[in-house]
Amino acid sequence: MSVLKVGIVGGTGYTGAELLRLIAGHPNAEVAMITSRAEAGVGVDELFPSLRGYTDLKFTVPDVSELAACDVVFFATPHNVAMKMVPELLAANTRIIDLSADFRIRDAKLWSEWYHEEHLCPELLAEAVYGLPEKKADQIKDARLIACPGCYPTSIQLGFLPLIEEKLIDTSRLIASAASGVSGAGRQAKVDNLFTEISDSFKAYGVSGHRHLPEIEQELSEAAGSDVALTFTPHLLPQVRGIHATLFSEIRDPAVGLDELQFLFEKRYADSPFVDVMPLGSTPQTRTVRGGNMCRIALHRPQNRNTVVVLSAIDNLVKGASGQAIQNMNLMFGLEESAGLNGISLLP
Ligand SMILES: NC(=O)C1=CN([C@@H]2O[C@H](COP(=O)(O)OP(=O)(O)OC[C@H]3O[C@@H](n4cnc5c(N)ncnc54)[C@H](OP(=O)(O)O)[C@@H]3O)[C@@H](O)[C@H]2O)C=CC1
Ligand SMILES: CC(=O)N[C@@H](CCC(=O)OP(=O)(O)O)C(=O)O
Repeated sequence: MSVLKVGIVGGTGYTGAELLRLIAGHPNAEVAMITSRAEAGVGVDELFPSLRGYTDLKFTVPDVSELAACDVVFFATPHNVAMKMVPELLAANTRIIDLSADFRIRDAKLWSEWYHEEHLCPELLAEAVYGLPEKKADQIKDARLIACPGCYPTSIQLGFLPLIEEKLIDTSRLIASAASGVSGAGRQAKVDNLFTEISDSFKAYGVSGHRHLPEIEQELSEAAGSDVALTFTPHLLPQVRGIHATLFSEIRDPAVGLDELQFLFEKRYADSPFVDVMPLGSTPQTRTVRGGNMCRIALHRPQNRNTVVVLSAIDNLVKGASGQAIQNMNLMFGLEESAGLNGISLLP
């Protein structure tokens, strides 16, 4: 098989850099073009010395006609960027994997409510496939345009999906309390993300409404076949990488035991290379997924009462962003789903 030519728009951010790191070890893909307006002309390995010896590319200013020569273009840009270039790239038969939120919400009005702009190509929202491979592998294979799920949404959906699909829980009162490392906020300078502001501290944010809520509810409602209601509270962890989600739901039939739930999760994810259902009693840690594409999940039912607690941990930059984007690329181009993604998470 020939090697896929990959373009990356937004190559100097954390997810763009993570795409570079992962594609450098991919057997069937190479980065042919990488953009940055601020660093145009600078060598990639000058900005990221970790990549010395792996690339001789220089950053360029994004140019749609040049990007169209690629087999696939990843957008690792803030929202409202991809939608300006995607229609022209699709017209040139280039496939798109967008890591931003531009195509994740199928309702253009709802998208505008949360992202505070008019959508520029609402006609593509129905075509875009929400790229959670554990839910939509078949659609991903045929997709031209992938909306890669956000980092919180990935950890939360993978934890709730088996319970919802089997209609085992009350979906009118789901609760997700989740925490993210600071790289989730991107690489641009913000006072709130200074070392002195975030270290040795822990706080909630976006409590009254976070923009990830609508995509999570959209996808879980689709799985349930009816509207689900989620209370989602994100927190900021004083570390670089990692998302830890604690998910609460009420079981409909108290006679369904924890062993049965464990069996259900193991069966549901038996063919998913990047979901690890840990043994009962486990507590996944963000450090055990750091740098890898794995989502580790563990089930609990405290005091054997009716609340099921699911713990879910991912690396926000890998399974929560760039690793998941590559998993999508693999499926779209008929490659091994795990190609380039078999690296073990860092120890410790
Ligand atoms: N960080 C994370 O954990 C996750 C992030 N995401 C999403 O992925 C996307 C990228 O995130 P992240 O890597 O953190 O972002 P960063 O802020 O770290 O990087 C953004 C990149 O986009 C480029 N860029 C910014 N504005 C434009 C523009 N108008 N046109 C072209 N390029 C532009 C920047 O380069 P330059 O300005 O030089 O062109 C930079 O390379 C975002 O949509 C984010 O929400 C999704 C999941 C997890
Ligand atoms: C810690 C932090 O600030 N995280 C970001 C979410 C991460 C992200 O990039 O959002 P997408 O997945 O939608 O792209 C936030 O809460 O807005």
